[in-house]
Amino acid sequence: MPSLPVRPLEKPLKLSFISRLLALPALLLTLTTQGAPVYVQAGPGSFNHAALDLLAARNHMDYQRFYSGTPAHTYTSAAQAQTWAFSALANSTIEGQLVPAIVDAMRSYQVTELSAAVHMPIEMCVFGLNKTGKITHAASHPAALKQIARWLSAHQLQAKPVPKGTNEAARLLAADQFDQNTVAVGSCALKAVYPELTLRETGIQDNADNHTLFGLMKMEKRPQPISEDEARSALAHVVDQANVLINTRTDSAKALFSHINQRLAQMQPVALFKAQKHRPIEDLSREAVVLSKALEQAQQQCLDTGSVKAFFQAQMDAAKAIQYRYRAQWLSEGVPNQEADLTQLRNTLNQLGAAILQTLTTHLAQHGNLTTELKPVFLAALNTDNLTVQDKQRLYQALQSVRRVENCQATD
Ligand SMILES: O=C(O)C(=O)C[C@]1(C(=O)O)C=C[C@@H](O)C=C1
Repeated sequence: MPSLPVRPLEKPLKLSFISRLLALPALLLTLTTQGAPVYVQAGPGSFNHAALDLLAARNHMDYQRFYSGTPAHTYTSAAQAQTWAFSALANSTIEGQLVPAIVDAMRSYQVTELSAAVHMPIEMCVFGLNKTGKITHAASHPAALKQIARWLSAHQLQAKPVPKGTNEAARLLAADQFDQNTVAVGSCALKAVYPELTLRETGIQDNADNHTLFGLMKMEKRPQPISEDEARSALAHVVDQANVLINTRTDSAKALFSHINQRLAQMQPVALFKAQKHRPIEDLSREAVVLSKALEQAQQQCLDTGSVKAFFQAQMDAAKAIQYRYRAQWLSEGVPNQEADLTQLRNTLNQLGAAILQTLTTHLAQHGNLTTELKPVFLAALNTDNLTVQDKQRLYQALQSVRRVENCQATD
């Protein structure tokens, strides 16, 4: 993001407070917002809705949501009720990234606390009244229509701007206010709001790198509105703070993913040892040892043992899949003539298993559950040979299901 001049704020955004918040474990932050009322920009089925779903999934709870339309209305309501506001802050496809309507709202409102941030890919979905009928018109918010210009022209479609929002476009379609040949385009979250509509296409946005940054914030009315330039600086500063939150969370997840990858990287020499000794790949008695070590540690660290067991089994299944692929490869290429020592390798696997659970425990305590937000990071971090995308998907599914046990005292 181009660096915007960040001027000192007239009331310095209680930034010392924000910095203190950033230093605290995120769980503490989320505990303060548990089940809390949140004024949410836009409406049900919007990108804000989908982004707040991600935040709720991190904390395994939901907020009391009040969808509030425009940013100005959202901030006014949240400031009056002295509770949380959730809105977009920046979008990667906008020049300068700052969302204009937010800049405008920040002229009259300032952020006094930033509790959490979500960085979400903007995926546009197409909804119709039927599955295969001819499409002639696409209805959506003007800003969304701008982001699907290529798709519109490739299909020679007429745009139907609905300034009230993507949700309104879908509502009108579902209420038979458009004809059969019109589709509504918006967040894929609309699916949950209008189940009667048919999902016709996904991911039609022009720009593959279309991300929006959202923030969960406390707001205060400014004594005097500030200029647009000042509001830009104020928002840029909040965006910086939000990015710190996102990066801290991503780095914590990367440490965990790196240990998982290192464990899988041991499977080439493990397979080699077994190929040289003509031993079978699957060793169920060793698997029982791996599981019992993991479960003992999970219990000590207040992790839910059922979900840890499923994840460790998924890791061992992926481990076996990697080894079988090497064995198949070596049938034609011959078994490499390198040394491998299974006892030593298993010691390394024990250490990595413990490190995986330790970093997972820390991540869950400080940053909440893993959700689909971090899946692309996971897929990129796992680069072990002979591991397929399907293996990775299954592993992530199991990993993101691991939960902490509430009201549990760690014993290690
Ligand atoms: O220790 C081994 O023999 C391995 O192949 C590793 C591993 C594991 O992932 O821990 C994988 C498959 C076996 O069935 C047992 C354990």
